[in-house]
Amino acid sequence: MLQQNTLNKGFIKEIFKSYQGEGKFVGARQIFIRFADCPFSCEGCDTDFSLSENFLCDGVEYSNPVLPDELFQILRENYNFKLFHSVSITGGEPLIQKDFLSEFLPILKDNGVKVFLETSGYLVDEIIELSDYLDIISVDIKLKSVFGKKYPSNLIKDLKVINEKIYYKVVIGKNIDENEIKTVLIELAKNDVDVLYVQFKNNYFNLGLLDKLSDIGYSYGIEVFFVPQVHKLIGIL
Ligand SMILES: Nc1nc2[nH]cc(C(=O)O)c2c(=O)[nH]1
Ligand code: SF4
Ligand SMILES: [Mg+2]
Repeated sequence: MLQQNTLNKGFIKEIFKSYQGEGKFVGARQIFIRFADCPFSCEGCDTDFSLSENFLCDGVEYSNPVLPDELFQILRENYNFKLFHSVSITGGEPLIQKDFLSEFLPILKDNGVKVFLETSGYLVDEIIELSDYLDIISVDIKLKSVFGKKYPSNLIKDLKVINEKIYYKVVIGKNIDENEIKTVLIELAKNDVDVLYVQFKNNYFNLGLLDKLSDIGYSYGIEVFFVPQVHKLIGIL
């Protein structure tokens, strides 16, 4: 976990430019800031979010931790914001660095940069607290059968107030059970969410499973979009 006395400093894993490979905004050209660390230990996590002394921004080395202003300068030195759709805040779980983000995100907003957040969905209050500074929020609905730990029971209901900024994404695998996915779909429908993005874990694919999920989704009034992890399919960052 992060050290004490560094609340207003950010710990970064890497910064790079690429094209969004998941969910509703596939193909959007983004500057990705991968924040270090995550406390959730999901089963089969495929992301290296380990903390190190230095990090690379498109091949240029910088040292951790950084102040909000310093991180903005790093972005400015390396990128022309006008050439990108948005900045993607990802991790790890970036919301564990909420104090840093509450200073950093307003700087992006003041400079007219659109902000996209990728979050596990485990930290509901933090999403709401930062939502004024977020333009697009990709929220995972973690299934117990896939990640070993279920999404918070208040997630979908509490985020209803910011539904226009959010899209939900569920990662499925061969062990999902029908009731668990039905529960999610009912809760989405109850809270005025009418679209769900679906991807398989670790490039697994099963058309029968996807059809079944789509059948249930549409029967509850939810449009189900299957979007594989495009960046992994084509081998870009
Ligand atoms: N291209 C690309 N798209 C992504 N969408 C979510 C990513 C992530 O690791 O958070 C990711 C990523 O690492 N690369
Ligand atoms: S929340 Fe995301 S980054 Fe953290 S352990 Fe789970 S899958 Fe990995
Ligand atoms: Mg990832």
